[in-house]
Amino acid sequence: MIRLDGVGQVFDGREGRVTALEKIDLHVRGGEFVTLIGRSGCGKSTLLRLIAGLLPPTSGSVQVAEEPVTGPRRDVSFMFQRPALLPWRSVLSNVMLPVEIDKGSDRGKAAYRDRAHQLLELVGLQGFERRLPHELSGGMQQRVSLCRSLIRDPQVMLMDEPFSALDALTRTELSEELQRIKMELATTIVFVTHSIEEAVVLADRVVVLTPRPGRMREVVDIDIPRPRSLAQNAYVTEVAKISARLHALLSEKDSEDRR
Ligand SMILES: Nc1ncnc2c1ncn2[C@@H]1O[C@H](COP(=O)(O)OP(=O)(O)OP(=O)(O)O)[C@@H](O)[C@H]1O
Repeated sequence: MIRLDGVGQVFDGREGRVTALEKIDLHVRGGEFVTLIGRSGCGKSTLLRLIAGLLPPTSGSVQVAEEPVTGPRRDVSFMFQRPALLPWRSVLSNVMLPVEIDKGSDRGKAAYRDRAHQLLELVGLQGFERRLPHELSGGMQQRVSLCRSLIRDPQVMLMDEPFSALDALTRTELSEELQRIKMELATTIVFVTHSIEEAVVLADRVVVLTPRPGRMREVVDIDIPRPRSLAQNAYVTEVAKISARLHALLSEKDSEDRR
């Protein structure tokens, strides 16, 4: 579904040249859930922007659904750390926003409206359709943002630390919901997080990136049965074991740097 071959990204900033990414070869299968972890500045957001078509790579090629990425695609959605809802629009019309912006949407508006209601129900927000964003908690707003990114049935969802501003309990609930949505809709997901445990619980594969320049250090398969939870669960030992390994991988680079 997603292919990055020999991808590199160099920025010419005011402080000089920054090699944000180097030699990235990553193939994500359809329906797969891949999480990206790594220290701040290792190029995680840059990688998502390249897949989203928001940035052309300096070298190498990026493909989605076997087509070169030349700009944003309507079957690829992006979800950010903050919900970024329009404050004057109701919950329902925030979810409908991508459909209204994209005049080329293939279904009628009524069908999308039904879909919006379904999605809001899926994330436990039925009855809140007419509320305004400021009347909702941060977790509820992020659920609305999740529905908005699903409204056009994207083949690919790119998620940049979407749960990091939430309290632990809401984060746990939303990560369970996201797994359910992924299993139900078979969406391909690339998810950036700073939480090693969240990366393990959500992913089919975890990609460990190291900074300066951003490179793929290792790709770790997660074979733990689903559904998994950040809360106490049957697979807590397995999650802890893999988390410890990832922690060691991320720290190893630091000790190399100090040498
Ligand atoms: N537009 C830009 N111009 C210049 N440098 C940039 C630009 N965007 C990113 N960078 C640099 O590229 C590197 C990777 O940035 P990026 O935001 O992708 O990292 P990240 O892993 O997502 O970081 P964080 O975890 O802090 O969000 C950093 O050194 C950053 O300063």
